[in-house]
Amino acid sequence: MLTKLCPVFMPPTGMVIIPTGSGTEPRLKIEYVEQILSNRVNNAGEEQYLVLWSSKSSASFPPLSWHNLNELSRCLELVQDYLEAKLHASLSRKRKSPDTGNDLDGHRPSPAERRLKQASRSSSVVSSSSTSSLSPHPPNHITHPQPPEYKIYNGVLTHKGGYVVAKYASSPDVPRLNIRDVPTAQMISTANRSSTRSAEDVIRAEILRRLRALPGPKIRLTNTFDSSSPSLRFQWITEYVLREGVFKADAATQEGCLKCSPHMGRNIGCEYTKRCDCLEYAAVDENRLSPEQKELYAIIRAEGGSTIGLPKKFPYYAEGTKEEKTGCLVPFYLKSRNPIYECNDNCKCGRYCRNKNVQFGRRVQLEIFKTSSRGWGLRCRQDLHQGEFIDTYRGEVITDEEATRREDSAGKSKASYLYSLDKFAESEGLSQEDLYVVDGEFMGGPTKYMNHSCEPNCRQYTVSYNKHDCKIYDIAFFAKEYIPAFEELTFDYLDKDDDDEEDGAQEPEEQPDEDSVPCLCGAKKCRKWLWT
Ligand SMILES: C[S@@+](CC[C@H](N)C(=O)[O-])C[C@H]1O[C@@H](n2cnc3c(N)ncnc32)[C@H](O)[C@@H]1O
Repeated sequence: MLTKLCPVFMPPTGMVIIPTGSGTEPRLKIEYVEQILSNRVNNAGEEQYLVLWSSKSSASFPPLSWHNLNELSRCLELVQDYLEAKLHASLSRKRKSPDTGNDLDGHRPSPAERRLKQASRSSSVVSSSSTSSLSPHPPNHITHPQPPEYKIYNGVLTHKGGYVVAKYASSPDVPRLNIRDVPTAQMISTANRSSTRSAEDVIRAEILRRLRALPGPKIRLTNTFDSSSPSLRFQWITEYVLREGVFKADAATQEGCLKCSPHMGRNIGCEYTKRCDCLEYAAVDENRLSPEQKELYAIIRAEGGSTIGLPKKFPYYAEGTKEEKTGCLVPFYLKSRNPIYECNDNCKCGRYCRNKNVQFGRRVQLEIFKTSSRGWGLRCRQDLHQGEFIDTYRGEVITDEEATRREDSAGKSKASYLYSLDKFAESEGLSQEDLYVVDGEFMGGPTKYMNHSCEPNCRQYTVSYNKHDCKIYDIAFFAKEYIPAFEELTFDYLDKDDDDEEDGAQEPEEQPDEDSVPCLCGAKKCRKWLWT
């Protein structure tokens, strides 16, 4: 069987040796690579990966070649896909249900994983039967002939414009290998014995490089469970990326507070909340209302109308309060979930206005870490005070129609990264189709990794810089309570209020539908299923 899989052992004369020592080593262009199919450590001790080249010339015998990590430095995403598939294949082999053949965690294997699993099963059959046909314990002195260490099958390698290129070739001295048989049993058994450590290190170093490029305190990455890293396909961004059909009012048209100034007493900007235009829609400070204002406010609440002229509550504690409170959300906002209207660049209140916070970005040290059962999670390396701002949720802003399309095409797991910007839907009479959705799956920031808890320690708040734009605003996470360093940061994906449960709302114990995901938050009041 082994010889059928690797039919012709001929010297690899069809191979073009890529010159080395000429400065930079030529690289492979990701556009020309279909997939990585196997790994080995070559005779020189170098970690190598088997590349399946995209080929129009031959469907059954496309070029396949082995490359080191330097050559693959532009294809690391594909190396990561291969390592992930290999990890899943070995995990699901260990965890396979005997009755159904399905993985116990419900994970549907990708074509690459299926190929790896199938091949690894046939590899174990081949090796056990061939061993038993020889002798149960082969004597130590029997040495098996080592197959030649080919560099390429079904083609030749050359380089063009600094890139390695493979071309289909069918000459008799080119080793042939049908793609149907790849990875061969021998490749699988070699791959299972060969280290992938260098690739894992290179991928991790690349993720760390990208994290270092983000503004704000350094973001760490910790994985004590396995050798995986977050996806290299994820693009780290600090601002929303607006997609087709999404419109945001130009920042220059944002209305600023023009009656305020930076130096109105304590140098904290908009101190006179009655006259600050940005605070027009902010929460009214009922404790400061005169009897007449109380009457007026009761009418406004019943019939609608502007609250301009009434004293407002600032969302954040000002500088000069206790150090651990400065900049934190005040209890009223923390509890009420009122939208926060921060001052903007068109305001006259200056940089140090106490009504500016989220817009300056993250200031806490975050760590992305691998959890035991819920993929990656997020925690803070420092204690967080109650009401302290953590970070915003970032991603592509797409239309509701596009979100539905993405959701339908990706299945159940996809919904988890979609965040609807629906805070003002009811008050502004926006229909579902009018709403925008933030998709943090492919682009975003570290908050992408925040997991759900039915008893969360963080909460999401609406932060607006343009009171007239109800469709695009920031989603900002704040600590709901004091959070000691290294405790996982979680929020409620359904954004339920604490009182909801106290009202006695019955949560389903039964699986709501077949796509429901069990909640593993471990909280006492766990609702058992995500998104219920
Ligand atoms: C926004 S992501 C959170 C980051 C995710 N853990 C990761 O590794 O990318 C949401 C996904 O995380 C997992 N998850 C989050 N919270 C969970 C929980 N309480 N129980 C089970 N899975 C959870 C689910 O797979 C969910 O679809």
